[in-house]
Amino acid sequence: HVLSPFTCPALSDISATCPLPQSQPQPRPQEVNHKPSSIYHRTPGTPVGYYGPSDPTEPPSPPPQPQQAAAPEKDKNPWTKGPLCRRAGHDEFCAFTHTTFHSGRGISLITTPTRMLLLGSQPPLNETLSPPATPDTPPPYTDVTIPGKGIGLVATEPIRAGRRVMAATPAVMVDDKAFRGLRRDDLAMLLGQAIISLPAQHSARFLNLSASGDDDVRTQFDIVHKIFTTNAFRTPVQGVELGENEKIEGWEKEMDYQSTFVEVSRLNHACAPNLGYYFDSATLSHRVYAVKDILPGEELTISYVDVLQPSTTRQSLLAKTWSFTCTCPRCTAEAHLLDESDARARQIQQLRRELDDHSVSATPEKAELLITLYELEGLHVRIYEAYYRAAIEWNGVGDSGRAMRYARLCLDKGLLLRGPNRPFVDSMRELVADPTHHWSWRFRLKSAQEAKPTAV
Ligand SMILES: C[S@@+](CC[C@H](N)C(=O)[O-])C[C@H]1O[C@@H](n2cnc3c(N)ncnc32)[C@H](O)[C@@H]1O
Repeated sequence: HVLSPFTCPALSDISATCPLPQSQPQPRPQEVNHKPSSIYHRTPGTPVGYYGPSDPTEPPSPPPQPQQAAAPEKDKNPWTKGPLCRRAGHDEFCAFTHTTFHSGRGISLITTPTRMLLLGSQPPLNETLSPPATPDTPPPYTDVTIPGKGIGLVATEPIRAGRRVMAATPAVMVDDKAFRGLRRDDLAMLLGQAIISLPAQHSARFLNLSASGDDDVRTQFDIVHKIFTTNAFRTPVQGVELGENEKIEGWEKEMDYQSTFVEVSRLNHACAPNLGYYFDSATLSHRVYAVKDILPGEELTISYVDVLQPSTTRQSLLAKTWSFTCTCPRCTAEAHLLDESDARARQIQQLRRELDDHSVSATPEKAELLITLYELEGLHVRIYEAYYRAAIEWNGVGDSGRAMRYARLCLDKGLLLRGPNRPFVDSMRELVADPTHHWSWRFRLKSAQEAKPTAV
């Protein structure tokens, strides 16, 4: 599978075709204008590499053509690569775009040519017209402007805990090595190319996302960079297994990417969210599920930070990275209630340490207490971790009935938050199948050396 040497002529020099505008005053995050701004709005039919009319006297663009997934010719490589690549140390990173991916939705990758060749040759990226993940039509939510939060998503119908709310593929995936290694300007340039090379509808939706903070924003590339960093998720990708004697420089079994998705990026933050998510490497889709029952009119939320940290730590991380002060109930309760919430979070951390250290004595009651604390904090998004420990502890004292009950609960919630390919999922399935052959069977009654734990 060889990448064609196709280059897009209009992108032969991005800085020549797209002269950088002078410093643009940027709205503060709360005031972000969610209409596509004219300098970023690329109307269909405009040559790739051109950001759209910046001169108001220019004649209007031709009317938009209906969007259609171009039928890929057999054996034609669907990937295009701009001529622009940038170095970070020994590595060279380029922007690649697959415009027909997911029936014309398109996807861009910023990575090394070697990784591109290998990733692009494995599913789902080698499937030119891969079927879209079964869409929920219409989706059970709508986007609305929420005072002080910009745009957010609100339920339009009851959503039961466990229901999948979204499954979407990224607009752009950036190799973590590029994200951390490239100079900011170089990354911004590659991002600009990655985004304008997407099908027009997808790139317009990306450019319509919010950009937090207004520091260091001078050019349109800075804005693309800011949008990307405000909305990116860590998305580990499993690479194809290489043969025993095969070695390819830069190829790892699991490779970290940072990715932005146009739908998921509209979800605002809460410290006890009603949605959980995980990234499914096999389909490259971000899967979002309800973790509690949600009523029509309720805002849909995810957590941007570790919900077990103290409220002050959560607040400072949210302010530093996303430029807002959280007003969720776990952050704005009266002082004595806030203290209680922080004390519960501290006790959760302490109990987890005790339960995971199999050299000290822990009891099923401590695991039950852990469940109660997660419930009191409304942390349904992480409660599978407590169910896991309760299953292990009850099995550890030889109570297979209770152990199986908690293993079932752990699978029910954990599959929504971590997906099926996790060691703890296998472990809980083994326990349910036969508790007496699970590593944890009566382990609390034996010596510490005999037990072989699985982490969750
Ligand atoms: C990933 S975006 C979420 C969607 C965004 N509200 C929009 O209008 O597109 C992250 C940005 O949304 C805003 N945001 C998210 N959660 C918030 C919250 N709980 N309170 C206030 N602003 C929030 C912040 O401006 C943050 O930088």
